[in-house]
Amino acid sequence: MFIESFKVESPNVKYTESEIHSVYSYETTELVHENRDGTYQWIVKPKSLKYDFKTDIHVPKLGVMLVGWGGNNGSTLTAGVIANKQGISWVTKDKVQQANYFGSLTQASTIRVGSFNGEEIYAPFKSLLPMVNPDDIVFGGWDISNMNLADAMGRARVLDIDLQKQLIPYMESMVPLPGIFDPDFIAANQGSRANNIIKGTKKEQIDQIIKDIREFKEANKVDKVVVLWTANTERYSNVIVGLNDTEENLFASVERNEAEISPSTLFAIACVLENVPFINGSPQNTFVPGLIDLAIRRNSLIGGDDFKSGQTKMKSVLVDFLVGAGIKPTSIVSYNHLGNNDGMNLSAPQTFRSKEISKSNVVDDMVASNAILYEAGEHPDHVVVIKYVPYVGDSKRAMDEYTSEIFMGGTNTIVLHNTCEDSLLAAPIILDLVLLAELSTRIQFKAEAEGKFHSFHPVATILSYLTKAPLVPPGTPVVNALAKQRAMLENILRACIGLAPENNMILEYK
Ligand SMILES: NC(=O)c1ccc[n+]([C@@H]2O[C@H](COP(=O)([O-])OP(=O)(O)OC[C@H]3O[C@@H](n4cnc5c(N)ncnc54)[C@H](O)[C@@H]3O)[C@@H](O)[C@H]2O)c1
Ligand SMILES: O=P([O-])([O-])O[C@@H]1[C@@H](O)[C@H](O)[C@@H](O)[C@H](O)[C@@H]1O
Repeated sequence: MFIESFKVESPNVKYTESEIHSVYSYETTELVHENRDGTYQWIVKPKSLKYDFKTDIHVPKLGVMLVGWGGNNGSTLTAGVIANKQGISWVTKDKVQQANYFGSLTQASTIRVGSFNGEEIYAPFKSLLPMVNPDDIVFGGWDISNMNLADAMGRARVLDIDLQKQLIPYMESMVPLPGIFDPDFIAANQGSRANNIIKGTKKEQIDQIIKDIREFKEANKVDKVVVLWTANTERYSNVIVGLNDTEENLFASVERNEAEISPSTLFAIACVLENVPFINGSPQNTFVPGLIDLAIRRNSLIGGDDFKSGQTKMKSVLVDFLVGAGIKPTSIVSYNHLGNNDGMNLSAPQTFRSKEISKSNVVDDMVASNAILYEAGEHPDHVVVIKYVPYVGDSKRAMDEYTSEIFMGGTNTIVLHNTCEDSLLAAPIILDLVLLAELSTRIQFKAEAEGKFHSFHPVATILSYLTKAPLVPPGTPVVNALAKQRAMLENILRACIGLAPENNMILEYK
């Protein structure tokens, strides 16, 4: 059964006019490796830690500024939110289609809240905590192409024509602000669209981005802004001692107008200085060590990298299933071709390499979790191929082959064909990223031993379900298995309202 909303009644949860306060018992374990009776043993000690969570329930008027606003993802997301807000429907060759938010975890998935009279009860994921209603978001952003969003939607060739026609009046006045164009970081084939550029030194460009954010916030009377990079994939920046390895060196490099500081890192610097959450939806290493230092010191949210939308999302499920079942993937070959501008940009070796890295590392945690299957340092053969085929446009064709060793020397081979409508998969993920980033900045918590409440670590691991290469605080584990990532996110939000993690035991029926 489905319920639209619920309220938790517990001695550990208090709702006030301004916040939800929950006292949460975090059940974990402590491991020790000790000499017991002459032999070393691993001892596992269950442990309960008390945490206090406080969530500000004032939902702000949110501005979302997209870098690459005029791209396929940016124009498709903007169009989709307008269509939902206006209740637009449109005629396709099959039916009259209503706008929806399918593919969004926050808007179209549910959570189990319990059972009632023997029936499982589910509620909307977004009912866990007060979140921004996507219909209320004010969009803006930057693009190196000055095309207005209505024309950009047409250029993207993602949405049905009858829908596009209805959206033109809402989008034709939306014009991206000039972006930071540096041909050294993206494919040469992107130069032809670069007619909307911020001139000046890197320092002047940062100052302009900060000015743009302030003016956008003022002009639209938004309470908060989140900035998200959905611009082209850049090549990796070289991380060099003395250039970008520390906050001080990064700023000194900007002052010297060092060529190796990328546009995406410049945007990230501007956002951190303005204490505006910055999320990287592409695979490049925007967050060089000096930028991470800066974000941590200023406690300004950064998150990424690279939306997990289709082929890789499937991989983070399939490999988790195989390894979790004691089956040993030994060869993973992921091929895809696509014909959108992203694909054209990725046809350059240096930008492809950024994507190859993020698409290849996604199985590392699952492989490392099973030493029965894999020797130390052993991992499956893993190949990623991306080809640019203009004709298919945004409708990316992904083909995968997973070969695994099974019982008694047997071999299992799984072959997948997955037509990922890239932007229709990515747009709802962008929505979730900005909504969850905003929500996470309204959550404060403290452990029993801590004196005062604090925010999550500014490196927003909480967003990892939505990214291929989750950015994590230095020295902390990277988890890519999709089910674990979703459970982590849901269970943290459940803790904020005093609900235990969903343990799926349903002992009531055992
Ligand atoms: N399923 C997906 O679509 C998916 C999944 C994961 C990651 N991504 C990443 O998301 C990004 C956007 O994908 P897309 O399909 O919308 O690509 P796109 O090429 O259609 O859009 C990118 C936009 O960014 C603009 N741009 C490029 N450099 C810029 C800069 N420095 N400043 C401002 N604007 C700039 C371009 O003019 C273009 O309009 C790509 O990096 C892609 O790799 C996409
Ligand atoms: O998310 P996913 O489907 O694994 O990966 C996709 C790549 O296969 C595709 O080539 C690229 O254009 C998209 O940006 C996206 O990164």
